[in-house]
Amino acid sequence: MFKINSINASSRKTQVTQIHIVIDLPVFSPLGPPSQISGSNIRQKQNLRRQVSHCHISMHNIREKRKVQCVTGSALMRNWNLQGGKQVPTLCLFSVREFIENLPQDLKVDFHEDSTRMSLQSVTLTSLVSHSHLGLISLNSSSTALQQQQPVKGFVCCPRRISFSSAAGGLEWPQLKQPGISSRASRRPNRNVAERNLGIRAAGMDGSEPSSEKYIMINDCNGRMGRAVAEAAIGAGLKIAPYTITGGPVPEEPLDILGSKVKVCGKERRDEVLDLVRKQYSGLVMVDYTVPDAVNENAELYCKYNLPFVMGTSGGDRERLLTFARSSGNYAVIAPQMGKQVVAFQAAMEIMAKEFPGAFSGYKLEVTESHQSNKLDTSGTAKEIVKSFQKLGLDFNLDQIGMVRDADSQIAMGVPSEHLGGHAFHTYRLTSPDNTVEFKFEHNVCGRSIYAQGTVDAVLFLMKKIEEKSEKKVFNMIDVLHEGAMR
Ligand SMILES: NC(=O)C1=CN([C@@H]2O[C@H](COP(=O)(O)OP(=O)(O)OC[C@H]3O[C@@H](n4cnc5c(N)ncnc54)[C@H](O)[C@@H]3O)[C@@H](O)[C@H]2O)C=CC1
Ligand SMILES: O=C(O)C1=N[C@H](C(=O)O)C[C@H](O)C1
Repeated sequence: MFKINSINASSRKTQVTQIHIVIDLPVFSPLGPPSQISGSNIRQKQNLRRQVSHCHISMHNIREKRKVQCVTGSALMRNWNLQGGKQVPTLCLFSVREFIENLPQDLKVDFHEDSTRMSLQSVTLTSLVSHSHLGLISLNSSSTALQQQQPVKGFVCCPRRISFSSAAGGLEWPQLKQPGISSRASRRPNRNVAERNLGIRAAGMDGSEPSSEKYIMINDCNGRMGRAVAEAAIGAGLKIAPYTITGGPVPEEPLDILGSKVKVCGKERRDEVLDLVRKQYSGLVMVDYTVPDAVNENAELYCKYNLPFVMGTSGGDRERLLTFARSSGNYAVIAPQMGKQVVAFQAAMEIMAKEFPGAFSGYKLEVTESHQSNKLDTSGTAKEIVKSFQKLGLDFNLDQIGMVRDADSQIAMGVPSEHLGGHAFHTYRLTSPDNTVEFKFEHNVCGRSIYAQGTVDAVLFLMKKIEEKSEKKVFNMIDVLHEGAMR
């Protein structure tokens, strides 16, 4: 059962006389639940096209009529139970427990032995709805379970929300806001864990205040970079929005990315999807790894919905991309290269060009880049770095960049065979007019993790900018490095 046993308080204390636990009930989702739906009956499926958008637990200092803490998190439907021959969604209250576990460390909430996943998981929406108006909330179909709990006092409910309060008179709550510490930081002493577990906020759906969840939506999670970023983001404690827009085939089943379900939607539904995620996930950052042809329209779409974005996709009309993004008044990181060490090299070349313009006048430049055979465009990174060489005095056009895409040549130039499907080898060779001096710069990357990690840093960078309400601007990866993201 769900009983708050004790709350340990620390030094600066505020009396809390009641604790409210608020459970938001299903919100219709036009896109259907991201979790798996079993059963072939269409009507059944329609009935299941509901999801619990989020739960949140808020603690109120009733005496002073103010909220002192609010923890929000995902309560996406994880189970579907069969009841009386009908499938009913089960509200997985385990997430509520997760939220409680992520309360500030100096606030300890103990559970009774029987307040385990088992009993919490079996609170069904139907039982909540059917009993709530009678003044009962049933746990485990044992009807009055909560009523029997002390110190539950009573609750109010409305169709989308049930809240019940616990008479926790005499309990103490630490004053969270301390001078010099931001309220968010002080609420979350274990930042990584908190960031990992803070969940969905259906801002605007229930009229409650926006919260600080850290969600990203990745297009296309079914692409190679998209998936790599999703995995790196989950590893870094971010949450993945349960939708992705694709330009490719749309599988019926959602993707499973390290346990996170992501529903794949065709690009013809992108307005519908973005409008939904914009409303559901405040503070969400978009990540784009698609194709050069989609770069401009995607960026313009993110701006239309006022969604901050990281554009990792190379190609497209870069001039139009930057101009549009800058004029849109949106936050963005746009960079054809997210690998931070490569970006540091790129930055060094920019500094050299700025400090010593024309230093290589008369020299000859050869640029060769090798990528997996299905890369659609010339290396965006090479194009970016060539700009610095041009400033250093080298006479070179972008169409002179040599592209290597065939396996034999790649093996010959040293690409390991296991990385033919995912590598980025770049060589810049500068030779003096009389061939007596040679400079050679190389950056050879196998796999995609360096970009995925850098993308996560770019996302965290944007989230910080948003949190600080700093000027809405378009940044690049060098800005991200300057901010100290070289971890
Ligand atoms: N900035 C960086 O550090 C890096 C950039 N890239 C760039 O990222 C892009 C993607 O690379 P990969 O993941 O290897 O390619 P990929 O081919 O594996 O994935 C591209 C995905 O985009 C989807 N797509 C196509 N049109 C779309 C649209 N209009 N909306 C949504 N999705 C759409 C495709 O269906 C596909 O699943 C390329 O431009 C590549 O050069 C790749 C690695 C690092
Ligand atoms: O497509 C790739 O793989 C890569 N694309 C980016 C680019 O075009 O510069 C970055 C890196 O080269 C990998």
